[in-house]
Amino acid sequence: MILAGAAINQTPLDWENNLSNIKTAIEQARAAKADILCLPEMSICGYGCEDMFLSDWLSVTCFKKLLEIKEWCHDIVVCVGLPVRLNSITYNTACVIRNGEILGFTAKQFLANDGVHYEPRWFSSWVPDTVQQFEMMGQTYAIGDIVYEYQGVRFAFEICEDAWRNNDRPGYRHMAKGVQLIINPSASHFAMSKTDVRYKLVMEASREFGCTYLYVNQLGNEAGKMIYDGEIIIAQNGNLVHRNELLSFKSVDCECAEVNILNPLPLVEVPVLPPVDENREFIAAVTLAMFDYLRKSRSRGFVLSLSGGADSSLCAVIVAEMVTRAVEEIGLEEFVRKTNCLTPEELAQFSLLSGKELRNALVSKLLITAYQGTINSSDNTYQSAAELAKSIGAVFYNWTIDEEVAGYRGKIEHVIARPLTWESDDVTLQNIQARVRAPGIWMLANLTNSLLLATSNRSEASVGYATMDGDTAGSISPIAGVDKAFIRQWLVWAQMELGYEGLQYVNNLQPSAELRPLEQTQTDEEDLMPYPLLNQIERLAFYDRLSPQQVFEQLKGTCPDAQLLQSVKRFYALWSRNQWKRERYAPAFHLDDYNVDPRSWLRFPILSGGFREEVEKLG
Ligand SMILES: Nc1ncnc2c1ncn2[C@@H]1O[C@H](COP(=O)(O)OP(=O)(O)OC[C@H]2O[C@@H]([n+]3cccc(C(=O)O)c3)[C@H](O)[C@@H]2O)[C@@H](O)[C@H]1O
Ligand SMILES: Nc1ncnc2c1ncn2[C@@H]1O[C@H](COP(=O)(O)OP(=O)(O)OP(=O)(O)O)[C@@H](O)[C@H]1O
Ligand SMILES: NC(=O)CC[C@H](N)C(=O)O
Repeated sequence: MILAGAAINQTPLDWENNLSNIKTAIEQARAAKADILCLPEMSICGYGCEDMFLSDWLSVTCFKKLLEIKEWCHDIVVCVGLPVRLNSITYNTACVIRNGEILGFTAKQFLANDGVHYEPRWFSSWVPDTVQQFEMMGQTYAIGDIVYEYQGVRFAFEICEDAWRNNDRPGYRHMAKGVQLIINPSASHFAMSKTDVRYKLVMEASREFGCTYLYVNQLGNEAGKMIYDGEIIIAQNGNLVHRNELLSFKSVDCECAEVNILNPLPLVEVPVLPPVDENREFIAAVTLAMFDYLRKSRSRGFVLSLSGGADSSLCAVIVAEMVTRAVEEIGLEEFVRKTNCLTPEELAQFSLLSGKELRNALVSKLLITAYQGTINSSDNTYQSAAELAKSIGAVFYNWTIDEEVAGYRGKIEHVIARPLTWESDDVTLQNIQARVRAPGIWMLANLTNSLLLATSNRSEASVGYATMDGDTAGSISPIAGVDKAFIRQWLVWAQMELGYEGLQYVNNLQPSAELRPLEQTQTDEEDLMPYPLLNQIERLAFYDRLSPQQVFEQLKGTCPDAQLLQSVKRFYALWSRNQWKRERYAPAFHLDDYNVDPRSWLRFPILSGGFREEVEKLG
């Protein structure tokens, strides 16, 4: 039997895109003579429809689309995901179509409710081992925990989270019912190194249940924040039969493999995968996320206030790498078709270019940068920004903002009838510089219908080390899901491994906001605490969910006690005071195993006791 999985790049409620991808996948699978094709979870409407899942019309529309899809399914079994809403209760289902006939709907039994997932808000769990009939548009269908049969093979489903529930997972009950093939349509979000966990989950299941397992994940930046890696795994009795390249720029990645289910491979220990290189994974994921965000938001390109520091330099390199990777995989013509970034005449000219020349020419169409210096800016950061922009082909503008800062300062000094000084008005004088950088760069974004990139990282977001409506201004925050220490080591790696020579300047700089007079040599780490320590406290507090006392105990001995005490106190005070800022960050991608975005991974009250009692007890 030939099994096929198609990772497809869906968009919530984009019926035209979604059905076109489904049709392409079916055509490709049929061309490869596949017997069974699995598409990802909720692939008709998209997994990220959020509260739309609670409306009656959505599931009705999906059903109508399903009836269209059914007609494309001749000589093949196709498994496609959609919501089914019965008596105001929505189920997350996989529908099985065989030769144009709907055989039934398997409903998800375990709902994802951790981290970025909020499924119980929309769906109800299906009771294991039960099947019901329901009526839709004049026909009766079966829904529930169904075992299907095709070409003498008994198959059933685990739908994404179902497989993550250890001893409760449906696979055990399927095994008892003589199921030989388990199919798993998923929408399993990307996080660095997560593929390893998923691989084990699928491979161990095929071994434990003595079955063939077909796993198919969603692909791309579906709805803005979460990225899906499009993983497809076909396994049998612990043997890896097929696994694809992850994080593809294609709209449809259809993979097939031949398996003998009735006469399977011998049971083996699951082969160990080589360790994941997170630096490579990060750039593959973030570039795909940016590419999808660009085309799905129908924007023309990106605009970036480029300081020459680590954060904005990383954002610039991400755009350059996005171009390199996408063009390499899907080709120039498809890249241009999807981004609409060139006229036909330009495309003809660009077709004559290759390598870095082509990359830089495309970046010049997609990325506008600006250095906005003040008297507090250094030559080093200017050089870093200018050289990096030149090396990747980005448009680079340079202007100063001293005049605007002086204008605001003068007006306020006039009305309060006193001069502002660094001794008494430090933060006010810092923030006005960061804020005055926002209007000009927004103008460029508006002029060119481009997305303004906000450069915040997770470490800054944790402690609110940013000026609201200043350096937080932007439409997306590509790197707010990763911490500063990761960013700094990544930039060194990218200079060496990806050949971004333009990063040599930033890799020799200490992170600095450059908002105070130069003689005061401001550095982030002096204002806050060392970034590695900040990251450790943050992770213990909000990933491991320890109390301030436990965090303090865990970190004892890693630095002098007095420094640790001061840092823990400062962290909790700044964390609590700045929840409102985290509520206002531009949409950010989920990249790591956690993030501090209140609308995805981590909810925290805006107003709180600020851990005052807990922190006071520390000494
Ligand atoms: N719970 C709450 N809900 C809503 N608003 C709340 C609030 N608590 C305070 N606020 C308000 O917050 C405002 C202060 O916030 P905001 O004006 O953003 O400024 P603020 O957080 O006071 O200061 C910005 C900090 O970020 C640093 N920074 C700025 C810019 C760039 C960089 C860099 O690394 O490049 C670093 C800067 O050195 C300073 O330490 C106040 O007006 C206050 O009323
Ligand atoms: N001189 C500048 N010109 C243009 N943009 C600036 C300038 N200074 C600051 N910015 C903007 O404000 C953002 C916040 O500054 P911040 O110092 O946190 O980041 P960075 O300069 O990129 O990195 P680092 O913190 O490592 O120096 C920058 O990323 C950039 O977008
Ligand atoms: N869609 C889902 O059920 C996803 C949940 C699953 N735990 C994952 O992260 O992959």
